[in-house]
Amino acid sequence: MLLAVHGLTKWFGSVKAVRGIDFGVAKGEIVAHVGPNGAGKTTCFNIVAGAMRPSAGTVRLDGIDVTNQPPEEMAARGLARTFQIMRPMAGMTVLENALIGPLARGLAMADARGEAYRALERAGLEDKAESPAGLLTLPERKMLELARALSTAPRLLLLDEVMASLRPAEADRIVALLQDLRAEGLTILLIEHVMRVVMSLADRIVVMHHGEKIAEGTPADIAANRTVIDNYLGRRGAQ
Ligand SMILES: Nc1ncnc2c1ncn2[C@@H]1O[C@H](COP(=O)(O)OP(=O)(O)OP(=O)(O)O)[C@@H](O)[C@H]1O
Repeated sequence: MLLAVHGLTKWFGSVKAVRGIDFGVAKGEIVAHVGPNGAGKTTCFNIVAGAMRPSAGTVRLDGIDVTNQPPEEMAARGLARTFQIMRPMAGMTVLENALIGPLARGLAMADARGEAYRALERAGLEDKAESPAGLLTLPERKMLELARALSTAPRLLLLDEVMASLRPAEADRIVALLQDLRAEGLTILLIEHVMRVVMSLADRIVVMHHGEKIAEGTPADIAANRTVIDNYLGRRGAQ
């Protein structure tokens, strides 16, 4: 497993948001975390990305214990993430936003520009390179989040609800990009509520509920899992 998480637990005061969860993501695999609001998905992400310390449990990347490593260290080890609330630097151009990652990796400006352009091209934003990021539409901002993550040349990409509030055609575009990235060997862990997308994209699905993993399996396993359908998928599964 490229990412292996064991016994992950997180208390917020008296609230046990994550309750001893195990999950992993193999190299080149797309794993989706699904579950109702408050299930603990974002908390798991934050811990894996180093943005939050677990109360208990371990995070291993490529066999190395990286529990409690700060976000900069996780980024240096090849992890990139997008945020549910997008954070482009609105006062900077699209290209400047995509340059932050390559420059932080220590690339010289010419190489960094090349990497940034390549990431923008993949996201279909090359024509917007000189536009202020603050003027982008919502779908374009999502693509910029993805481009910024890709510009760091990650080994593991964490995506937090990238499809939310996109139209189906816009979501399909991201699905196609993620499929290409997987074919190139990128490993992806995503939180996603749009079940149509999850079912078509994920190799494996982890279903969370009240901080626990209640099911795990292929899309076909999950679609046939009575407990999951009754407790969570029901209406969404029909979408
Ligand atoms: N910083 C925090 N302080 C206190 N409680 C928190 C904090 N972050 C999350 N929680 C609580 O932890 C639980 C899990 O939240 P989390 O955001 O991980 O769920 P989620 O599955 O990502 O939900 P969503 O789909 O809405 O993003 C919730 O009860 C939430 O209120």
